[in-house]
Amino acid sequence: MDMNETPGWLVVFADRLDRLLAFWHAHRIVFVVGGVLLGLVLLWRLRGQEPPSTRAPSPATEEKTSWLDTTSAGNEKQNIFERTQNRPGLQRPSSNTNSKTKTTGPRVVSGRKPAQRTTSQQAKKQTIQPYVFYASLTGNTKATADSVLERLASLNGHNSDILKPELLDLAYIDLDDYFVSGPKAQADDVNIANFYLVLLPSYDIDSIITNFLEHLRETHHDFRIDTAPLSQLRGYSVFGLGDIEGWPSEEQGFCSQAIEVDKWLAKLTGRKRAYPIGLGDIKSNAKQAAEEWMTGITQTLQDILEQGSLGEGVAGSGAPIESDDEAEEEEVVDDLQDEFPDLGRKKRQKLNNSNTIDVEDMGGKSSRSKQNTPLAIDFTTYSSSGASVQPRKAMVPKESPTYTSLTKQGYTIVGTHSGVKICRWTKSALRGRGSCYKNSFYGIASHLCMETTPSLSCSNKCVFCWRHGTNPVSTTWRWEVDDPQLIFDGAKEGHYKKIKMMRGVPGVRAERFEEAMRIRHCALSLVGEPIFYPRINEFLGLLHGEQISSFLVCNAQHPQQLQDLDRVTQLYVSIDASNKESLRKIDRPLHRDFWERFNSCLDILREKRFVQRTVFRLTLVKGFNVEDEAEGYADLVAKGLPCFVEVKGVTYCGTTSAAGAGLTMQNVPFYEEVVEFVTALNAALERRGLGYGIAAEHAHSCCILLASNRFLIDGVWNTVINYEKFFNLLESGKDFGPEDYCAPTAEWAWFGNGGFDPRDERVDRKGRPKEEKKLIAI
Ligand SMILES: Cc1cc2nc3c(=O)[nH]c(=O)nc-3n(C[C@H](O)[C@H](O)[C@H](O)COP(=O)(O)O)c2cc1C
Ligand code: SF4
Repeated sequence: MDMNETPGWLVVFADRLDRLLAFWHAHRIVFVVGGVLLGLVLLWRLRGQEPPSTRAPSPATEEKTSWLDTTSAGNEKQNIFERTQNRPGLQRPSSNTNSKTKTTGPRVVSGRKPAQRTTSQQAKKQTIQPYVFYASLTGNTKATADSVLERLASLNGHNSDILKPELLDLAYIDLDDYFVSGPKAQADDVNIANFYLVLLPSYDIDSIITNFLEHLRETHHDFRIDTAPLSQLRGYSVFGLGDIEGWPSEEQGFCSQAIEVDKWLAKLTGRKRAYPIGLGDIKSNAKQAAEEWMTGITQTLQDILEQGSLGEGVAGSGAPIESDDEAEEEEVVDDLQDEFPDLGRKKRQKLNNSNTIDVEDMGGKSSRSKQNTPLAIDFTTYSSSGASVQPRKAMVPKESPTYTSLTKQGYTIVGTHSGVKICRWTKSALRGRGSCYKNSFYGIASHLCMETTPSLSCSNKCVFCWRHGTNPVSTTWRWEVDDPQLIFDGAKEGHYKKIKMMRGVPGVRAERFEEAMRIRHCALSLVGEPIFYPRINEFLGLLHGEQISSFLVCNAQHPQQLQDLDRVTQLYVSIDASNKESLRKIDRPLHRDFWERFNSCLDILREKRFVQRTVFRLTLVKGFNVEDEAEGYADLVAKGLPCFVEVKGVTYCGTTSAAGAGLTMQNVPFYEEVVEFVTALNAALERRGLGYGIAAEHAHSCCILLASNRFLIDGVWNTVINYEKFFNLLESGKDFGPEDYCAPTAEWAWFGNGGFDPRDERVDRKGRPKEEKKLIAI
């Protein structure tokens, strides 16, 4: 074929093909390699195995993570994981990372998220704040707690990551502040981890420790509170002191209460036992055991700081087997405890009873405890525990430190729960040196007055109380109930015995001594809470039967008992603060609903005001309940409308327990300050249109009386009581009211006249006659 005859398009096509072939030959290796790579990528895609470096987060996985966070089980697992991951160097337990758990999906994914958080948290280093809590009735545990504090303080000196330790007496703190949610002060500071050390003796009688245990138990069972509200603690440990001679084994009660506290804390902290419980026998190894325990604690604190963990294998370090076993065991005990609240004790009692030794010889065991079981009376909470059957026991057994402490202070213990004591005013009146304010306000000569209480137990722990922190405190009556006649006879006997002992004291006036041998008045206010006694009305009947007037003071915490109380000559309610927070601080009530109870009592008092004489008793404690509170008190008066308002400056008792509560002489107001307060209160009452006025004073004891205008008759205050008339009216069986048995206040007692009875002689501290003068010129 002639080339000249070839069509043009064919020539162009051949030329293009030629060039393409040349290009392929020049680049074919690149194309082959690229093709293979592309194939591989496609293959990878088809099998869903994208290379990690290029993978974007999968929405499906994200969903799984958040689902896990919102389930309760997942939450718990995640919390545990977060806690452990936050501690550098801690290995996750292999059981959580094995292939079996991986296939369940959520657990594997759950681990990633917190791990990312950990890095930022680790950047902030935590310091440890140690708290040393203790209870002590006879001082041994206090001494041990002091030495523990010393060691912790020296740790603080060497290592700034351990903060200065705090020492706290369980009898004088508000348990809610530390054992419901942890110390408030540091609640928001994530850089401070709290560490609790609790040192406790054990007592098989009621004491402050019983109350502490009850608090832990109630907190755990309170449906409003998380079951492990203290889980933010870094750790805790307990040390118990006991007496192995009297309580030879743990089953027989050796250190039983420390052991119980240890278990409750395990629950409340979510098993943060940092170091095993230490136990010491007071008669042999207490010191050495405490030192060994403290060495362990020191090591634990160092572990926490260095590794962020408690160390593997340490009891309580969270090993799942140990925790689960304990939880199960505790749940069983719990369930039984709900039915039989004192199960552990019963068990011990059985053991003791099976011994041939007389339980009384063992010390601390009352033979009365073998008696039948009465129903416990729950004055307070509405929990089932109060209504359950408990072993009958003495509130203040003869062997108890409370008994020793009270008798040392001059009380005569009557029966198992009552006390009587002659007060300093009775002695003073016998010598003609002046009576207490009740003489000036109501006509009670102190040498005719018996001060007693049928219940040494109370449901408050007031800062100014002079019971030295040893009295049983409780919200429930769980003791045997003595017969009212036994208490009445015992109280009179104790009182007369003490009066007779005054016979030889220089200056006692013969006629007053004679008069004192017939009791005319009874102040039911000594210590404790008289209406706690379940048979109080029968007791009042006995007093009135012998024409002994009754002045009853209650703490406004038992509305039902107040409601049910029969007529008394004068009914008092202690008003220790004008608002909820202040009342909580000063009275430290055991009841959680203390404010509601308090208000309810004021309502009841208002209802009773036309039947009997009602009184608000205010005890002023500077720095606690005085400053800016006059208006608040006026509101309370408007609510309760009492016949009288007694205002008294606190008396400082100078005990270590008072100091422990933060009370010093600085808290005692001067009389001028009391006058200033009363004037402000009076003005506040006037502003509210309430008819009250300042009626009388007893400057000698820093006490002033405000009275309702109901007792301002023909321009004269009638605050005194006509006792004869009172008993005549009572015996007549007719209805009568407070105005029916009142009498004029003596002029020397009017406000501005000092209130010192001219029939007495004022003396100075050394007993030398003092020149009479008006203390306050108004
Ligand atoms: C009335 C009474 C009851 C006691 N009950 C027990 C008890 O149940 N178990 C125990 O181990 N020790 C018991 N003890 C011993 C005390 O726990 C021990 O003396 C302890 O050191 C007291 O500490 P304290 O001085 O800090 O109060 C009891 C002691 C007394 C006086
Ligand atoms: S109410 Fe009375 S007895 Fe009870 S704690 Fe207060 S001051 Fe003490």
